[in-house]
Amino acid sequence: MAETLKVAMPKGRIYKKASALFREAGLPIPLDVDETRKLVIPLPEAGMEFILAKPVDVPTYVEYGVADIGIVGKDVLIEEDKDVYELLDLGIARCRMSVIGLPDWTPGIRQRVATKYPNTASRYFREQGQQVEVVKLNGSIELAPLIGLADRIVDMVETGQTLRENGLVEMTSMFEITSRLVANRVSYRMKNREIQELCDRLQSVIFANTDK
Ligand SMILES: Nc1ncnc2c1ncn2[C@@H]1O[C@H](COP(=O)(O)OP(=O)(O)OP(=O)(O)O)[C@@H](O)[C@H]1O
Ligand SMILES: O=P(O)(O)OC[C@H]1O[C@H](OP(=O)(O)OP(=O)(O)O)[C@H](O)[C@@H]1O
Repeated sequence: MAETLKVAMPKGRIYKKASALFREAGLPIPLDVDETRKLVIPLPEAGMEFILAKPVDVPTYVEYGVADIGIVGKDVLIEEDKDVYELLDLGIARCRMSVIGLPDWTPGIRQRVATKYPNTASRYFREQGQQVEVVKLNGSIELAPLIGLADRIVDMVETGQTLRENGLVEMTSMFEITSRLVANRVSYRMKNREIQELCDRLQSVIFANTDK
């Protein structure tokens, strides 16, 4: 008998895109979970159980094995550096991580960078040979250069609307970001048949979508 797959699903913008992909792959799962306050959702018809998590926590649940697999942005994987097995690039929730600043930015003696991704930003500037102080913020990062907390920020850019509306410019695009399917290393061995079947189904939808 097939084993139930415990899936850590990020609430928010990734969920909507991931659920559409799962449904295209023939899995009967809810398209939206914004209405529910329930955090664990049994989905016996899909052979799954969804654990609805904050996006940044998904790799933690998977690393500890309380979820067998999870869906998470590459930005979070780079930042968190958890021991999980990256199985598939789902090609959804596409955006980029960039260095952003005011149009008249020039390098000063003391440079401060605000970001939700302090590890990624510190590593990036170290590799570039730039000495910067990194300040961690948890949202509305674009505020920082506008009100003088930081000279530049490292943040996600998708449509560029947030930058335009706040008079900021994208100085460097650091990485392309998409969501990934990740697995716990033990689960990948113990539930290999179920995980592989899911990967195969998703892979065919991803291929079909790239051809379009
Ligand atoms: N425009 C975008 N801005 C930020 N993240 C994006 C964007 N487009 C796609 N993503 C992806 O979506 C993920 C963020 O999802 P979301 O915005 O729902 O959560 P969050 O803001 O990190 O969390 P929360 O709102 O629960 O604090 C990122 O990790 C990234 O991979
Ligand atoms: O290029 P755009 O399409 O404008 O998207 C980018 C914006 O979206 C994200 O913010 P989010 O909506 O997650 O809010 P937050 O600032 O609270 O994290 C990100 O941090 C940018 O601010």
